[in-house]
Amino acid sequence: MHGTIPLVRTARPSGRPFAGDTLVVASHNTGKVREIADLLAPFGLTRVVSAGELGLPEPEETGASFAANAELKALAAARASGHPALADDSGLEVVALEGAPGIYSARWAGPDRDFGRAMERVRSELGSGRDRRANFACALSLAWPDGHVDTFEGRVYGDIVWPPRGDRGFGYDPIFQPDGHAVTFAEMDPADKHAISHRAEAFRLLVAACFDPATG
Ligand SMILES: O=c1nc[nH]c2c1ncn2[C@H]1C[C@H](O)[C@@H](COP(=O)(O)OP(=O)(O)OP(=O)(O)O)O1
Ligand SMILES: [Mg+2]
Repeated sequence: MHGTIPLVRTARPSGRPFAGDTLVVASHNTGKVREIADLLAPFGLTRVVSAGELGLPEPEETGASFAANAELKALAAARASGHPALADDSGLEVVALEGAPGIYSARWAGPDRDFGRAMERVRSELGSGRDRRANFACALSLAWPDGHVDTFEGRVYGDIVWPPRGDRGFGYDPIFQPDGHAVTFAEMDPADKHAISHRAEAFRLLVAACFDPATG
């Protein structure tokens, strides 16, 4: 099982699995890269390298949807590196804020990625409103150097809580309490987050479509 990456292409389900030994995780967010590495770990991939480690530039996220941004990040990394690349575009959608911050979730944290400030902005825009419903969304795109790309989406639903609780996870995790749980994502064991998260759901769809069952 070690030695090659068990990837196949959805457009050619009978095509041969990818025989290279490197998958690029096209993200510059260390929290995300850690979670994606956890999700990939059971598959025995030989080499998983992040876009940051390869010194790849961070493309401008000009897309109007999570899927469009995931695709442009994955394609940029696949073309620049010559390896298949997996990108994640994700964010927090707050119902009472008409889905904001959504695709602007990273940008709400400013250039210094201050999520204390981003979480404060969610709280202040919600004000005293009673509707605390929210979800995280994640689009995962797997792109190939020739431009082929497949995209999968996941969501997890819950409530915004205040004050923030917990110091695990990353981003908006301290203010998101998933349905059916009394703790925030930032208070959970990473394995428990992976059992229900938006990222894990998108990853399950990716595995079902793009991992060769003979080797994966
Ligand atoms: O599980 C999560 N738990 C908490 N917060 C999360 C999560 N998933 C996404 N988020 C928030 C924070 C992140 O910064 C933003 C995604 O923005 P997004 O552009 O996709 O990622 P990014 O700029 O941080 O890294 P990169 O584009 O290099 O992958 O949404
Ligand atoms: Mg980004």
